[in-house]
Amino acid sequence: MLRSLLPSRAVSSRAWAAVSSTRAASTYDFIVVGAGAGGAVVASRLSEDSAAKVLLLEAGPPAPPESYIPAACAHLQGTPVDWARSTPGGGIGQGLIDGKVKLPSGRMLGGSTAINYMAYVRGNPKDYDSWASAGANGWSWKEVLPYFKKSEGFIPGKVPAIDRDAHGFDGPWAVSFRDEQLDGVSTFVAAAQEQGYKLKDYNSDARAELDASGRGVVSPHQFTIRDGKRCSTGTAFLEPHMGARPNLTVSCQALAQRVLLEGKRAVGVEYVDAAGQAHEVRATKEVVVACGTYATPGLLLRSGVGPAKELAAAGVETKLDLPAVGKNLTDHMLLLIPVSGIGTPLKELVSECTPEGDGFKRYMETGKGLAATSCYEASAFYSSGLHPVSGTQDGQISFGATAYDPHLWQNCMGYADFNEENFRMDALFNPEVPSGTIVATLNRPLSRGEVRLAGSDVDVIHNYLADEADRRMYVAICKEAMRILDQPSFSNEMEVVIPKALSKRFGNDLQSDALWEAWIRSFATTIYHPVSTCAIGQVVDAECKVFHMDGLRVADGSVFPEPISGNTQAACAMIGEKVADMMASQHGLTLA
Ligand SMILES: Cc1cc2nc3c(=O)[nH]c(=O)nc-3n(C[C@H](O)[C@H](O)[C@H](O)COP(=O)(O)OP(=O)(O)OC[C@H]3O[C@@H](n4cnc5c(N)ncnc54)[C@H](O)[C@@H]3O)c2cc1C
Repeated sequence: MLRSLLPSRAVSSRAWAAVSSTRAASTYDFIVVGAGAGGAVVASRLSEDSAAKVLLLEAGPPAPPESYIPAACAHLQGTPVDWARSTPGGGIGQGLIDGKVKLPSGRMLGGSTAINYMAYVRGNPKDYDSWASAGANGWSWKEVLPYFKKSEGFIPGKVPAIDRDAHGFDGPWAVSFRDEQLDGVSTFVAAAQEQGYKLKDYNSDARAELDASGRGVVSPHQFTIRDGKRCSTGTAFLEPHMGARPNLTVSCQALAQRVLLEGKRAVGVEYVDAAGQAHEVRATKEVVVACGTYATPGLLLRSGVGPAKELAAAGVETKLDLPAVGKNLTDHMLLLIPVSGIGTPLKELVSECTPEGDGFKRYMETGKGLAATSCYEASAFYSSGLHPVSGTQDGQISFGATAYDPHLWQNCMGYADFNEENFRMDALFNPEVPSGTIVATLNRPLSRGEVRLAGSDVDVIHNYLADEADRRMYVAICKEAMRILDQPSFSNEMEVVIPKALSKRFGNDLQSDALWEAWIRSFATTIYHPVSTCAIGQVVDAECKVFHMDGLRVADGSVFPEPISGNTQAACAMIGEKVADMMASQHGLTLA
């Protein structure tokens, strides 16, 4: 049954055969390390020129079948296709197991785009303009928009209208709206409009608009989903070509250990295969590192590129003293605020999303229903006015169309002492009562952390809320979310479910700074958007070439000069497109 729903698996059986049967040769023109949002795009685009011999090394396997089912996204966390790192909570995480924030990221073809919540959000045009004005030449909104559009295969749907000029329709990466709105989504959008937000396409120029109170646009999410199935960058950019392009070799379960350097030139990669056997492969033209924000600095550090003192302390010979490798780490945070009386009852979630349920059978036959979404459904964009750069849209207030199930709260979010004593389990998990979540996100934090070498992987230290301004912005964003819930469209029967332990200490006033600060410090966690550990201007130049090195580039979230005001997968794929284009110009390749 699973196979009939997931034709891409059947179609791509040739591709899976190619993965397992192809042994990497010893020399390529280009070696790309990491098959996620950035790396899958780079490898796919470079191999459009049949003269370019490309090797893509990916530590994980092909994506498992569950990855194609959108609602299974949370359940992939903590499985072998998740790197499953964690970080000390810093200023947050007091209510999490061991005070630690779990940091999932995808370890498979498609990388984190095969485990993520699939919202397709590009950020604010002004984010990219400020990248460019800070020295990232060529990265202004006007200059990056063509690369967003190049990837995108927008599938026009019923809701709502989009700005057609802002979208691409011929690219391989499916972007769509849900045809069937889930309970509560249109209520959230209507309430945000009553509060002053404008229903507009958040991936267009309109995203830059703000009213005098800092309210911008609101819209149901656009998703990287096609016909009810996740479309990761692996699905979009690799599957159609694996086994079909003789010049593209994709090696799965190939864990890169270090980039091989001769003097100041990258000449290849050493990796370990699934059997633990070490191999060296050579690149005659370039090595592109695209292992994601945590692992890319890890690979550079293991290769001897990074802060000399730290490398010496870790016993790694310094090949290039580059102090900023691994620094400047930043991330968005989320706070899940459960609401009852609106959204989807747990009983429906169980019926629609578990293999025994009738609703799930319908999904398997038609690709429709609750299982065809992550339930992370709509966003409104806000400026608290407290970010030092005036007009920065530091807040994203989203609607989750269900309160999910205990698995999400306990295993994915890592809530400690998850019991009736501390939480309103009756309201959260009453199977008959509609429930949802408001997701309050701090998008433009000022706190910075770092990634350090630790054995064969890295230690991640996020320093969440280290900067006092972050706390103030975040409290203001949560209070704004409550003002949206106060609008007439939300019925009086809707109730915000405050964790019992917090309401006992801080009361139930949803405009209380003390309550929100405590809630944030206890239960805020990552929304999985780490960036900037090899930032343009600090580790790489505007062509994403590692400073003072030849033949070595980075193409993933680690090169963001600054965070953006929105989810990150679209921008990471855009970086892949732009890097591939710059490489093609340099090496005289003809891309399709
Ligand atoms: C749970 C979750 C939910 C998210 N939800 C959303 C969302 O709804 N919308 C959105 O826009 N963004 C979302 N994101 C973020 C988005 O998916 C990431 O920003 C984006 O995928 C990052 O792209 P990347 O290329 O930097 O890294 P990745 O996509 O993580 O790819 C890195 C790849 O490198 C591989 N790799 C790492 N080390 C090695 C090595 N040594 N050797 C070989 N291969 C290696 C990894 O296995 C991985 O495949 C989410 C992320 C997560 C984890």
